[in-house]
Amino acid sequence: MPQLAIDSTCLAQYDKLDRPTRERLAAVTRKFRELSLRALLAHPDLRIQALPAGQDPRIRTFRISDSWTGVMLAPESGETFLLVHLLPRESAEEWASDQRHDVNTVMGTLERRDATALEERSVAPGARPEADPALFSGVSDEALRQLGVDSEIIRFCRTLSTRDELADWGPAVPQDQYEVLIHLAEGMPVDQVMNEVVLPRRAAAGGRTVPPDDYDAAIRNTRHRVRLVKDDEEVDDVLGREFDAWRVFLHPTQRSLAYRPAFSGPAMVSGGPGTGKTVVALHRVKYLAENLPLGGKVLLTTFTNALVESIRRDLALLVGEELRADVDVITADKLALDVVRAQHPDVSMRRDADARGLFANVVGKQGLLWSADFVFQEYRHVVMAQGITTVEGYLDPDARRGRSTPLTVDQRREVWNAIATARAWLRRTKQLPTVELHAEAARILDERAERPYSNVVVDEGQDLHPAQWRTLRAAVSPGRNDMFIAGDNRQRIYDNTVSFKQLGIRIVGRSYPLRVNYRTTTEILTWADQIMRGQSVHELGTSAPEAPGSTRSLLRGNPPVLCGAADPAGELAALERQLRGWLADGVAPGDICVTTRTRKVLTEVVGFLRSRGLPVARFNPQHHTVDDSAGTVRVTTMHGVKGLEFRAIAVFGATAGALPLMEHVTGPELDENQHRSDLAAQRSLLYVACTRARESLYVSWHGEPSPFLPVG
Ligand SMILES: Nc1ncnc2c1ncn2[C@@H]1O[C@H](COP(=O)(O)OP(=O)(O)OP(=O)(O)O)[C@@H](O)[C@H]1O
Repeated sequence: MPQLAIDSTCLAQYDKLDRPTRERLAAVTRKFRELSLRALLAHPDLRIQALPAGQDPRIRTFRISDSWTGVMLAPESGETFLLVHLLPRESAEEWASDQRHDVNTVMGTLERRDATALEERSVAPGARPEADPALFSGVSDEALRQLGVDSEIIRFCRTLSTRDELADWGPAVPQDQYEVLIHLAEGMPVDQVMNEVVLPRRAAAGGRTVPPDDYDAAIRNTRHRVRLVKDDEEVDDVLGREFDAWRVFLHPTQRSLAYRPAFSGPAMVSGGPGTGKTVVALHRVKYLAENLPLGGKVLLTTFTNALVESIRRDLALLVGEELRADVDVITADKLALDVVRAQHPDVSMRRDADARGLFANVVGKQGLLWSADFVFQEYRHVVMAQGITTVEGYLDPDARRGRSTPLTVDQRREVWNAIATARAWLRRTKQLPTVELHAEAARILDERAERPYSNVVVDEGQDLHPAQWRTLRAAVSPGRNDMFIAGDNRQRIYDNTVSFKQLGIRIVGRSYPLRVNYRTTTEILTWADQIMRGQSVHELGTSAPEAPGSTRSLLRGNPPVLCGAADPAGELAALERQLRGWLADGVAPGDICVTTRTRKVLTEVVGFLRSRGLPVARFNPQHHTVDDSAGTVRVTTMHGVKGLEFRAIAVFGATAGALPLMEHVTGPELDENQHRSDLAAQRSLLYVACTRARESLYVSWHGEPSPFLPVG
């Protein structure tokens, strides 16, 4: 039976077809599924043509309409046709003639290269630069071959001297080999590239090498770029969802994690911004929901209400209504509130910061030497972080590990008394700060024989407080597939640090990095990475340094635009120019987001832009859905863009006095370690804001730029 497959390259093109052309394409693709190769080639309507002699005999072009041509790969062996590209008629044949499709025998995948461009490069005089050492001088031909790099690409590699040069050639190089090369160029050791790039692909090929003429097998193995379709509905579903490609085309590592039948305990997916951690979490939920035991339930949780909205909407694209009925998508705070309210209906939740005033009262009344801030921090970062319930627990020499201000035993008793007084008062009011609510929720859940969930999937895990983790841990029985955690400590923007080990979340041996950024262009990502340069980042939930290897994007675009103004008015005027520029370039207002460090500046920016007649809306992710201001430019705080993405991002007010914002940084006199940690969180905030951009990033300041900015 003939089989049709669609290459992901077609998605962006399909968007450009009008409805009659789409219908015509649907009729053609139907014939691909129904007719044998021989019958297809002879079909009078399709005008299937081979390329001129000497070019890839498997490639054919066919007519879709007067102005559109399809390009397909029709291997002589087997019965799988691959729809490779959709192109305007005048450019189709030339494009098709330049390309060659080959089976990567090591990885078992089908790859495409721009054979003409590569050929010209390797025969061009002076192709090998004078200025060796070449980019891959440290990697032998044999090692490259083992990683699936073929002879032609090895020759090509030997002509490269810089990473930028490699990136420029990216579109011409066979896709899987390109991923091998970018990691090698970053300095990743050969065996790590083997483990992270080659083996996941080979695993998808059933662990076998694939003969060079087995195109059928290669097409089936290349699920990260190629999708087999069986009916019109599937064709439309794949082609018509350019921006939802993540539903269909998973990176081999993403797929192997999301659809692994079993992890023997909690598993963690880490990886830089835009590497598809949320995507993996969503697919994992799909897998778990499809395999639930009778009466089972999955919890999918993330940090804020806005992110809940966003992943709920995405989950609906991936998982049908029936299955979604078994998935709760809520914040950890909502879970805790529900659990506690089931026993104490009159309890309400207040922000942790709102409890500060109460601590000030208690400290004043008890005439303590320490500031209310100090005692509040002991409460949040020691007592609640470690789940300490008795004075003995607080007096334990290990309790304050990581705090840099020493306290004698007597001093600890005094601090404990203040904390205990404040806690008793909080409990009487029934208005519990989130950490307190979680402590109660975890206690209630731990007493139950039956836990509410079969599996817990956590996104944006880096910002949860240990008390929140305790609730999540208690919501599922320890064991197979219990917890699946996605997070990135580089993006930690709140003041929480966590030890999974202490929380009974044992991920050792089950932590997996993602490396390919699908969101941001190489130019933006490379620039933004400099914000974090030299910062030691620990793996989420551990004190171990992050594993070597960095995140790379396969996308190209323009570098960020940096703008330093003399004064606030100049900065606002420059922002207006930038926004007008984007709108004039056809970027939809809803695809643009302006972020500010504080709410005050946000209000000023909204007021100014409105007064200039620009369509802007204040976007409060805590209260609004992500979609509700599609016709306006959104303006929000840097905290508000966490986990989201936009075509164009303007980071406004990256001024020395605002980043870091010292009023949100613990003074070194209170606690040196906390001071450093708070500063690191502010640096991450800038990093998070900048890495939300898909195509364009604009960063501005007035006066002195933030010391975190890589400028100058
Ligand atoms: N396999 C894929 N194919 C196509 N697009 C993908 C794929 N994986 C992720 N994406 C896209 O890349 C973007 C980033 O993905 P996602 O939000 O899951 O990354 P993340 O690692 O959770 O990001 P962050 O940590 O920065 O919030 C999204 O637009 C997503 O749709």
